[in-house]
Amino acid sequence: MPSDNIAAIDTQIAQLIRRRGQLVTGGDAEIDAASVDAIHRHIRSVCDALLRPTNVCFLGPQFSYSHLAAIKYFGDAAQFTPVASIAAVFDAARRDPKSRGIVPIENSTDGRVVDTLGRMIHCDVSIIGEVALPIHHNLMSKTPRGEITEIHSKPQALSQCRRWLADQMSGARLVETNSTAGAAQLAAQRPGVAAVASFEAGRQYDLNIVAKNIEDNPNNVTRFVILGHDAPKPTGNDKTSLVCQVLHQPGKLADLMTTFKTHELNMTWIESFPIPGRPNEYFFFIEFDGHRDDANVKDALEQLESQASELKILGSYQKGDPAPS
Ligand SMILES: O=C(O)C(=O)C[C@]1(C(=O)O)C=C[C@@H](O)C=C1
Repeated sequence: MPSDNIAAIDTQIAQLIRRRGQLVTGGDAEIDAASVDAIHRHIRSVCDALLRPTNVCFLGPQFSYSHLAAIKYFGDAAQFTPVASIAAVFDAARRDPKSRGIVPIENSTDGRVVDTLGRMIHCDVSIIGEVALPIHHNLMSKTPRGEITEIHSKPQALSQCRRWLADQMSGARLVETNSTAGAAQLAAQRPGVAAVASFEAGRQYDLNIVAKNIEDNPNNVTRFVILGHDAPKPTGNDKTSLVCQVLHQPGKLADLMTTFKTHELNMTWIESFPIPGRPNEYFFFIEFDGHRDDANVKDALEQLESQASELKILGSYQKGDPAPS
């Protein structure tokens, strides 16, 4: 079906949803935009699943933040497969060309997600999309607050609540786990243990909320990337991610930066990451606005390839909406 017909149908669906809300309330109330959007996303997800059934691997168990981000991106009609680690998400996405993976890459409080960047360098899979998710952490347990001796969560989540935990729970030992939802599962089984995790994970494992919204920064947002084997077409609102190395010589990194400047490419992220076993040498992760099929990006990439000692394009994909807090 031509895409302008789909757009027209989408507009009609949104109008019908709003109209239904007005009818049942006699015109007294309106269904809010977020709810209309959620219904729309569900319809889109059911249609997408008809066209192309998608298996999405994520760091489980269920209701980890990765799972919530996957539902936000793919809708709730996709098939979701939890795996035990971020490395396993990369493996699953790499092995099956029809599968997708979703991994956290960057957090607004805590910066890069090391487990993800480390894998990105070596893995033969592309970034095909991104989604940002507001992260609101909860301290949850079966044990009353005064009797909690251990707090379990993924290091990134503990770090995002560092100040609150130090102020409010200084007597409890912090224990690092593979995922926040895994911590919630364990807290349900072990007396004295609390977890830092999503509200949804707490509900799944029947935990009580000891304290909510304990993140130090109320605008705490994690950006996730979608892994796959496609090469998305330009949309006019795209981003390109790459990883590169430069020779350990003066001015080499500056040369790369000059290429971005002369091609008027807006860089949105740069991270250096130590190369294992090579002291003082780094990989650079770079993201910038534009698609690899755009003429100026193509030209810039050619120049960057000649300047870098190694360069791998991780993908060009549509930019995600910045998450509302
Ligand atoms: O443990 C989870 O729930 C995850 O999805 C991982 C993860 C991360 O590593 O950044 C994702 C988002 C939050 O920032 C905290 C944890």
